[in-house]
Amino acid sequence: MEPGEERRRPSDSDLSGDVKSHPTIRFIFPSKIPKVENFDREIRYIHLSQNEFSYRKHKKQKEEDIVICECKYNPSDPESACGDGCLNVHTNTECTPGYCPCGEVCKNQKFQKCEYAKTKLFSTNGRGWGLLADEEIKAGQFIIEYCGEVISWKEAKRRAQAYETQGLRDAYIISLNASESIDATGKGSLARFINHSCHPNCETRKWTVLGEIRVGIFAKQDISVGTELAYDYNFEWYGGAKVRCLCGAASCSGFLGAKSRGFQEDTYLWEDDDDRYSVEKIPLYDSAEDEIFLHTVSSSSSKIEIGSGDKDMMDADDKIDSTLINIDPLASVVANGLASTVCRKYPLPKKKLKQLNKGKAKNLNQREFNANYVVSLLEAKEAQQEILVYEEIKNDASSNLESLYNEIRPAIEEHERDTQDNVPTSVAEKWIDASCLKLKSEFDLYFSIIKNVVCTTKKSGDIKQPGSDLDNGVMLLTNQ
Ligand SMILES: C[S@@+](CC[C@H](N)C(=O)[O-])C[C@H]1O[C@@H](n2cnc3c(N)ncnc32)[C@H](O)[C@@H]1O
Repeated sequence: MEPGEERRRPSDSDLSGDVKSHPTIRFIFPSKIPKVENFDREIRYIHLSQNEFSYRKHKKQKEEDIVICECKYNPSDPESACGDGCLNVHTNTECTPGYCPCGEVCKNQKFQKCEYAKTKLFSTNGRGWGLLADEEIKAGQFIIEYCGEVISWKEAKRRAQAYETQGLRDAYIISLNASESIDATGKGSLARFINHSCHPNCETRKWTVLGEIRVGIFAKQDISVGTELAYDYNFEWYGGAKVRCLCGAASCSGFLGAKSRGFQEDTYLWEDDDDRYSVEKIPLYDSAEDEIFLHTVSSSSSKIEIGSGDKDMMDADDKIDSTLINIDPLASVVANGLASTVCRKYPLPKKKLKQLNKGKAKNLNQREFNANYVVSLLEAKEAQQEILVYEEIKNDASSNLESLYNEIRPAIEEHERDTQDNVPTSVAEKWIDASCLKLKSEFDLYFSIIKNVVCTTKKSGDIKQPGSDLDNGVMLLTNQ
């Protein structure tokens, strides 16, 4: 939405499926959606029933790569065709039409045939739109595919930046693998409306379908009609505002991305009484506000209690019923997808940032001391040199870890957001080594400073004997 432009309700032509030009993105409503009244937020996206490839072609599955199962089915019980015992099901691979011995009745082509559970959109309190079960869903059941545009990792970063600039609130980019992402911001399936929970009833799973990876949302447990669907985004937080998680779970981590490396590194110095820990201090985001930041979401899972109190159900006539959306069966789709990393920007109004930074909210850098400053206060040359050497070692270790992180970030993030994939052992070992070296170098530096502050004289006129003013030494480290 352009600055100053008012949000508008969908017009009749929007709802009839006409492609509309928009100043920023072209959106289209799926055909056969009934006229919807009382929308408090406009929904604008192009409905996809399979992934769209923007920068490369669909892979072509080679015949030698097709795995053919050995299933036999009982003609009087076609439901038994390619069930739990199917070799392909065991490896999260769909059977290839024309090759499966069960032929047309094969039950292992759910992505290809869009065999989705019935779901319904509803409006939540504070979390935008959400998706709920519109039928009883069994544990393990495939619910819906997370479809969108398959784009490169670089393009995902570029788009995330652009969305931030445009002031888009919600994050819909998820990572597909180490080098690709799925962006459901402008184009996607109803899965784009599924919210995050720290105690989810769903999870994402990757399946190989005709040679491409695709991402599905699966039930972790039995889900009854009317229950909100949610999975753990595994948001990757890279910086900026901390965004409150409103999932309502007892085990809620408080913020989107609170478990991610970036978030933890940024907050590890917070003390128990630091009021930044208080989620109440973090502003809520409503759809009318602009916000900052880049986060990423992943596919993962834990359990959930979904708060039912915050559901703002639309009247029956006003709901968008996913079953009314015209979903074409993917008879011979060669598409792919996968969702794991959502890049999100929360542009926080400057006013709010100021409020947030007032009072006790401190910049972490304020807690870091400057080794040069410590050195300038010390008399002994040896002490000065020792500290500077340790500082250099620490800086080297930090930048080494940083560049290693950039190098292997795709693999690490892939691992963090999808437990089905493993970071190669060699990469993990490199990472652990570099992390240990960094910790050791920090310890050595701090130890050296404390030792030299306590055991050597200071430059000031009022030189005290080593150890004679320990309090002053401690002040030196903290009060600059
Ligand atoms: C993939 S979209 C989910 C659909 C979104 N609610 C909508 O209206 O389109 C992800 C965005 O929904 C919001 N969201 C999802 N789960 C949330 C939660 N537990 N707490 C707060 N906001 C949440 C965040 O703005 C997030 O970036």
